[in-house]
Amino acid sequence: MYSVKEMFYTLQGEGAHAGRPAVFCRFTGCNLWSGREQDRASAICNFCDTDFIGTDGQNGGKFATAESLANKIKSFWATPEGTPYVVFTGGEPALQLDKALVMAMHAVGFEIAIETNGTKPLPRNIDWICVSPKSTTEVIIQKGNELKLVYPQTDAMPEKFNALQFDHFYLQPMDDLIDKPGQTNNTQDTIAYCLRHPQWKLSLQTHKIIGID
Ligand SMILES: C[S@@+](CC[C@H](N)C(=O)[O-])C[C@H]1O[C@@H](n2cnc3c(N)ncnc32)[C@H](O)[C@@H]1O
Ligand SMILES: Nc1nc2[nH]cc(C(=O)O)c2c(=O)[nH]1
Ligand code: SF4
Ligand SMILES: [Mg+2]
Repeated sequence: MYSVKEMFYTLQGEGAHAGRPAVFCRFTGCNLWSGREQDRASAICNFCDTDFIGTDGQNGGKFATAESLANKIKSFWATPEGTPYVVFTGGEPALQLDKALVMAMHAVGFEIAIETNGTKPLPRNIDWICVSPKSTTEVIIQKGNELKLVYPQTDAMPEKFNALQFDHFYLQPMDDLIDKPGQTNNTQDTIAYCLRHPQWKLSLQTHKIIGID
C-alpha cells in the first residue's frame, strides 16, 4: 500500500533539472519529523517547508498496487511529447518507493527521479538521485546525481559532503519559514560560500519565485 499526500504536474523548481516539466508524487510521512508543528523544534529536521501528513492534498490517496499508482501518475502527463518524468518526494520517499513501483514507472515509459534525505536505502534503477543531507544524520546514500544541501545547517556544513560521489553539488538557501529577513542573509551567505568554494553551485527554489506548485 502506497500513501500519497498529493500529486501534480509542474516544473521541477530546484537543482540541475530546474525548469523541467515533471509529475510530482509526494508520499506521506518522514523519518526525521512527524510533520506536526508542535514537534518541529525537537525534530531531527526542523526547517521543513512541506506539509506531508495524510492523503488529503490534490490527487492524494492510497494505492494498493504499484501498477495502480503508476497509471495514476501517467494520467497527469498530459502530452504524447517528450520523455515523461516523475519526481518522487515527500515526506521521505525512500520509506515507500520500492522495486515494484520503479519497475511499474519504467513500464509506463517514465524516467524516475527521487528527492531523498539519504538516510534510507533505495531500490535500484532510479534514473536521477538527489540527496539532501539533514543535520547530524548519517548519509548512507553516498553516490548519486546531485547532492543538494540546504544552507546553512550548523550540523551539516558543506565540508562534510564535498568528497562524496555526486555529479553536481548544490547549496540551496534555507527558506526561513519564520524570519523572512533571515532568508535574505541565507541567500547572500550561500552565494558567498559558492564563490569561495566553486565546487558548489547555487540552487534556488524557483517554483516559489514564480508562484507555481
Ligand atoms: C520537502 S523535502 C522532501 C524530500 C526529502 N525528505 C528530503 O528532505 O530531501 C524536498 C526538498 O526540499 C528541501 N527543503 C525542505 N525545506 C526547505 C527549506 N526550508 N528551505 C530550502 N529547502 C528546503 C529539502 O532539503 C529537499 O531537498
Ligand atoms: N516545483 C517544485 N519543485 C520541487 N523540487 C523539489 C520539490 C519538493 O518538494 O521535493 C519541489 C516542489 O514542491 N515543487
Ligand atoms: S527530511 Fe525532507 S520531508 Fe523530512 S522533514 Fe526534512 S525536509 Fe521535510
Ligand atoms: Mg517543495
